[in-house]
Amino acid sequence: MLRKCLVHLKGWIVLYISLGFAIQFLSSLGIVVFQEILDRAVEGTSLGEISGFIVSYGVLLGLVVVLNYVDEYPSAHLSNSITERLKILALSKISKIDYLAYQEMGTGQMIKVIENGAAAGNSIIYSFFLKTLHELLPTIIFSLIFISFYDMRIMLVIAAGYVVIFLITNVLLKVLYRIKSTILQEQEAMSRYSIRGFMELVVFRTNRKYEQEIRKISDTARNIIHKSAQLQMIHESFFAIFELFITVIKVIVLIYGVRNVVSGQASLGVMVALFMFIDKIYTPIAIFNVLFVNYRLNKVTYQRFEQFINAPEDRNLEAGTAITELRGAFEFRDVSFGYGEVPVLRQLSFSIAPGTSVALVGLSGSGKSTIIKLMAGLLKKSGGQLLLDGMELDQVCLNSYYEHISYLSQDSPIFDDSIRGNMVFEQSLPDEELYAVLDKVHLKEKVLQLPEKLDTLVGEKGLKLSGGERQRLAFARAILQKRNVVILDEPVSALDNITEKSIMETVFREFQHKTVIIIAHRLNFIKEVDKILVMENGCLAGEGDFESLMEQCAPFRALWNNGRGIVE
Ligand SMILES: Nc1ncnc2c1ncn2[C@@H]1O[C@H](COP(=O)(O)OP(=O)(O)OP(=O)(O)O)[C@@H](O)[C@H]1O
Repeated sequence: MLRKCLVHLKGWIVLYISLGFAIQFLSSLGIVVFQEILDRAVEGTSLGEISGFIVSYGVLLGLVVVLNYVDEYPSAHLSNSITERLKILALSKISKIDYLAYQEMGTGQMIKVIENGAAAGNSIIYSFFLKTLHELLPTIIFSLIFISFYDMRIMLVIAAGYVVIFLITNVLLKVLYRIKSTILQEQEAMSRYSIRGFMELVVFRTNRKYEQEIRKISDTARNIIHKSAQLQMIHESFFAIFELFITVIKVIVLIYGVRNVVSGQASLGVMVALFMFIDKIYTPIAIFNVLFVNYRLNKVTYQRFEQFINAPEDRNLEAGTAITELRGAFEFRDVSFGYGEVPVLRQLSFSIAPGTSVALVGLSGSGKSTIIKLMAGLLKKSGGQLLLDGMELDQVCLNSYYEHISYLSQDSPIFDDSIRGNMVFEQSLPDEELYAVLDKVHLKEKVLQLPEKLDTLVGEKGLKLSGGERQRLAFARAILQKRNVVILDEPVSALDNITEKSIMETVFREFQHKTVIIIAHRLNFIKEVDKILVMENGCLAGEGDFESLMEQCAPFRALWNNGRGIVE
């Protein structure tokens, strides 16, 4: 995944790293020119004779400043692009993910994984790899090369210093890593509690759960603060040890340098240049150590994002036979389905003729929504045959199928957009046409009263509308879509009896000669449908019209009579 991201940004990456090398080369060259100026001045050379060096020094420093400024653009571009690119990849994954895998993850958890993962991916590529290649590596390379020109032995002492630093930091890294892992875990727990609290206002408020949740979050926050302070102290101890170490190296070089300057083996300029290079060469190591700890921790976070990105995809969303026309005939032949190991539908067989209306009834948990999700291609059967116009649904390209169906799901058919957006998505239709349909679902007056009318935003999951208004708005969309197959999962559960009657009359009128499949708990309109399928514990307990079922199907009779308050 990160590789994909890198390939996408390769031009910017090459530019960024090249600029890093150029900046470090020029700034190292600046030190050498400075050394030349100093040595010539000590030797008594006139200002006129060294003016060429002084100009070169000024130009070099100026170039470094300009390049550092230019460098900001690819730097900002890359740091922002990586996070955004990973988020786009995540959304594109959701568009194809297997529905069951999506359900198992849960939205709250998924948002956290994507947010943290995209940030971690950005840190891995930008803050670790790119920063190392752009800044740290060229600084070390050029400093070592230039030092070796002055004195090979000093370069060797510095290289030995690297080994000592590596050993010390490795010990510290282990401690840091342990503490940071616990902080990460605590942060994840805190984020889980907060998301839960943000999302479940009604449940938590009415169950008086917030007090307990806030207490739990406060305890976790206290732990995070304590551990973070500990971490900071260890970080700082690393820098203190590091500074001490550099001081020792500097003293060694000073003694060595003074001896050489006194004996005439080295110049003052060379000594100053060496000191400048020592500072330059060790700073990247200190930075690298910090970056490396973060890299290791980010890798753990990123692995979770990768698991999400590698989740199974819907196998026939894009593949399979494309449908150009849909009659709307369904046939279940011994279809079985289970969630994991738990069987839900057992060898189910029934058929739905094109252009007819069918109601799925049965007790809660009997498998009605599961059947509908199988028909919508969201779930995949584990056995038997599910035929659509005589074709196995598993072989059909679902994206082409979706162009011919309207599906109103039970959970929330309304999304965070305007009334208009919810009716037509991106399509542009005249307002009169939209109001005519809103009139059919008894929403016209309501919409006209809203401040922004059709452009009023309905909030996340349509929360600014009542449950019944949401259902009616969803109906308006289905009416406008004019599809041959209409699948409705509990479309009137939130409506009062009077509105329900009127809306169902509209449904039967608007969707006449279309295949209409409705799940219903309330059976008020049940006599209007062509066929009723009665579900009981994942099996078909009966099928037929109202009269025949009342005669022959005891479970249906029980549903009907209980609905009217009559116990059999
Ligand atoms: N994602 C899931 N994972 C595991 N089990 C599930 C899942 N979704 C549904 N089930 C189980 O499958 C069974 C059938 O559920 P389904 O939603 O199809 O019933 P239903 O008849 O539509 O119920 P209701 O009328 O209450 O909506 C139930 O026992 C339910 O607990």
